[in-house]
Amino acid sequence: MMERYKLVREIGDGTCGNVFMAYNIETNEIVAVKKMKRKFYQWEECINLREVKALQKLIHPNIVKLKEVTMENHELFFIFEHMECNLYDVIRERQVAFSEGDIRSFMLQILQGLAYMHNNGYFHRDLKPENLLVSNGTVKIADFGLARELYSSPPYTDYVSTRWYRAPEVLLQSSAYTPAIDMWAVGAILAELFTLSPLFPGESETDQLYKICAVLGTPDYTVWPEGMNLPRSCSFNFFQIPPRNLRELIPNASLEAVDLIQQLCSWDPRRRPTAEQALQHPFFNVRPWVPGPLHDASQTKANESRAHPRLELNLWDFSSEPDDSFLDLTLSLKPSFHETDHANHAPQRAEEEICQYPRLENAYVKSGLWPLVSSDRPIGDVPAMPSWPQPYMVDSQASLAGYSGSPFGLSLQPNLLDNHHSLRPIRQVNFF
Ligand SMILES: Nc1ncnc2c1ncn2[C@@H]1O[C@H](COP(=O)(O)OP(=O)(O)OP(=O)(O)O)[C@@H](O)[C@H]1O
Repeated sequence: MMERYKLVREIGDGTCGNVFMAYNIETNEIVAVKKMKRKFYQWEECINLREVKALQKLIHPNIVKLKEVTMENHELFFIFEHMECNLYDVIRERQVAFSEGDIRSFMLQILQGLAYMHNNGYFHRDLKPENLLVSNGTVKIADFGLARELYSSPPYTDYVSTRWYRAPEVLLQSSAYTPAIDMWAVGAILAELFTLSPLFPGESETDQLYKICAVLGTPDYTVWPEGMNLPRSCSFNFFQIPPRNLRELIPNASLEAVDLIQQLCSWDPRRRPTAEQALQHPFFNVRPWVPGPLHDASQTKANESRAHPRLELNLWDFSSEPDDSFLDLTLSLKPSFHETDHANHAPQRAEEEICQYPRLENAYVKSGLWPLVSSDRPIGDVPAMPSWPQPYMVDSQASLAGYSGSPFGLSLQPNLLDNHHSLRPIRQVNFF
């Protein structure tokens, strides 16, 4: 069976196996062959092998496909689809932070793969950036379901996951592991995607718990009642440390991202969202930021959009001199009318239009246009701004009743101007 594969070169040397890039000499297909380091002799191990073969039936776009499993001369080989690199290398080689859109895409894929496997009764136990393989922006989870069956050696001392991504219940020797240990690892990986360095880089098991306390604060009975009775909790000297503000630790993450990390990295495994629940988190509620054409005359589009309010981000050039530039961004929320049917549908007075912002119950907002002003800029320093043509007139009092912050997580200020030029944004992005 293995004579069908020609090994090209070694691409990975893990604790349990050596991984080779190889090709199938019959089909020329490039594959990854993992040869387990330990030898397999006993009958129970053959039962395990049957269970491992069952993994071949699990197929998902975000799980590295296990094509074949075979044993020859007491040596065990796994044939996987081949992937370009792993997320650890991608993070290490990265010079600048990933955009939140990139991170969202990685997370979405990881969680979809996890949800599929958890729903099929498997959990990983050793999720870490090295086990997340990447090819052309697609992320796939490697080694799913193998840890439990094969990575522990007789007398089957429990296999433990890589320290930095290890959940507190594993560190404190709980006997009942659940898929929530994978969710902890996902939280740590999500934070690392923002900062490009590990969230809990413990240097020993004790230091690992210390590093977690230093970020989340020391747990107590209110936070994690069961945890306080775990075998090692009694002997472990929980340092009394207050929690850090995750927003300060991960300054480039949105509020939604920080909230998701906080939920995933809950001390109590029962408080962590499942993979399916995490996929419903507001962090994923963003439509892709696809720049739309400025003048789309398609009637169908106009009809579709008419029923909904629109959120637009516009880049303006407010300079008065031709070879000068003075750029600013505005965000506008407004009832939707296509430019071509202003004459028929535009209301006489924009202030009469009311849009509902879906995440704020009973909160209504008038159509509005706001300059996006960075928080360090004085309020009175908003530049003179031309407003929209008449149908999109700015309501300078636009605000959300009873809501002091911005509904979009941005610093919004009412438009100060009424200097109407027939200026158009130089760039426009439609959100919905
Ligand atoms: N299908 C694959 N395609 C390309 N590269 C792979 C593939 N599978 C594994 N590798 C590479 O080999 C490395 C080691 O593989 P893997 O993590 O499966 O070994 P391991 O023995 O489980 O190691 P450890 O237990 O230390 O994680 C991976 O980090 C990855 O770089």
